[in-house]
Amino acid sequence: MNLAEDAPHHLVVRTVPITDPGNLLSRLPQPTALAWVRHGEGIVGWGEAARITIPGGDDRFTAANHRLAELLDTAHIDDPLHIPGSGPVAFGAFGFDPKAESTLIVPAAILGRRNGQAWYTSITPRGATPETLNLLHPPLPPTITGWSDGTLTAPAWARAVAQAVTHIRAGRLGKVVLARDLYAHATEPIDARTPLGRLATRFPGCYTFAVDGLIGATPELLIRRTGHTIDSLVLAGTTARGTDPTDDRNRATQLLNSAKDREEHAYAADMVRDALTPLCTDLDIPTDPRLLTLSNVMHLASPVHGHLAEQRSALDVLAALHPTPAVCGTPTNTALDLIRELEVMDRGRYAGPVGWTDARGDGEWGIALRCAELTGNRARLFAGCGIVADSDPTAELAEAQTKFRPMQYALEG
Ligand SMILES: C=C(O[C@H]1C=CC=C(C(=O)O)[C@@H]1O)C(=O)O
Repeated sequence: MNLAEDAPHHLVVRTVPITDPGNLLSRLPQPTALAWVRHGEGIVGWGEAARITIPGGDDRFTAANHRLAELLDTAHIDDPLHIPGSGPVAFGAFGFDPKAESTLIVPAAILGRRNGQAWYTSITPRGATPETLNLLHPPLPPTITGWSDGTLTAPAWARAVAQAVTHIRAGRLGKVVLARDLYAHATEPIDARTPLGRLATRFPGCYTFAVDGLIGATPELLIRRTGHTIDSLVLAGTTARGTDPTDDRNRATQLLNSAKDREEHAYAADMVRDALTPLCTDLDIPTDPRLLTLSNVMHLASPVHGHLAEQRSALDVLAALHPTPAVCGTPTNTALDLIRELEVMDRGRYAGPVGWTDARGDGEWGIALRCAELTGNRARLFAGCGIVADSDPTAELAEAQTKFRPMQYALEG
């Protein structure tokens, strides 16, 4: 990789506190957006001061960390705030498959808000003019003209689920997560900003993200690193919301007591505990999962909180975590092989880590779920389901349909 081509050395970074800018997403001046927003707080970015492409490989998170440090070590940084997300930030999205290429983007401009404090950061090669904070091109909502199957039709995908169950019952593995894709077709190139705004409004508790055409609203936090403190939210086990309050309560009780969903969840929670314990002085993860309620689904959830034993960046911690059994399976390599065999598609960045990191190594990374890859007039949506011995292909197909809905809504309104 020739870093010098895309990443000019000697960046000049200037953060200034500003008065409240209002809705962060609505301040994005260009259709190509960078975003990480939850409950109105977070960061949005635009333009590109530097782009780092990381080739596939088992060391990709360490390589990304190293490349970014190399770039930011030579930057001139004026950051009076010193809070997570102030100063220079790289947004990133890693391919799900360890062999896939990944990207970090340092925007030319960042707008942020944390605990009510807002700021604006400009990042430019030395001598260049910083980006200004103006709304240049207001967004146009996408006009979706139709939908088409992705790699597998619904019946073919249900057959793949049945095959996965056979492998699991034969004792080859404990769990595998199978996903499918779906295409939306629009009349014009899709501007990310309208779908992002809709996602943030309907799913305020999720992380609404955008990195280089990958957009979505994920409920799953892989890692938040703030100094020595780390947090994660493990999700696995799902039911659709009920049609009325009684149905909703019954579904919630059923999910919390479902042996099949608890097994699906336990694979993910155990792996996260095993991966983080050696890195931490203390790690708190409840023995029983809780309920996370979103506007379309409920999930079994385990919040994780701990403190790192040594100085490690958010990217270093990612290296220990990805891929968790929330998106891959157990054992990891057997599940990866089965995913490649049964899905017959390239997941791209779906189910990979997506988020941001700053020059101090703080950052927030989610798993790219409930998302779509925008390419010109087309959006490719993804949805996946954890499969265990007791999974029923028809029920999994319905669950995948429910998981497509947030992005379908984001595109169609
Ligand atoms: C793989 C996805 O969801 C994961 C996260 C939460 C619940 C899941 C489940 O119940 O299957 C999945 O593990 C997806 O939304 O595409």
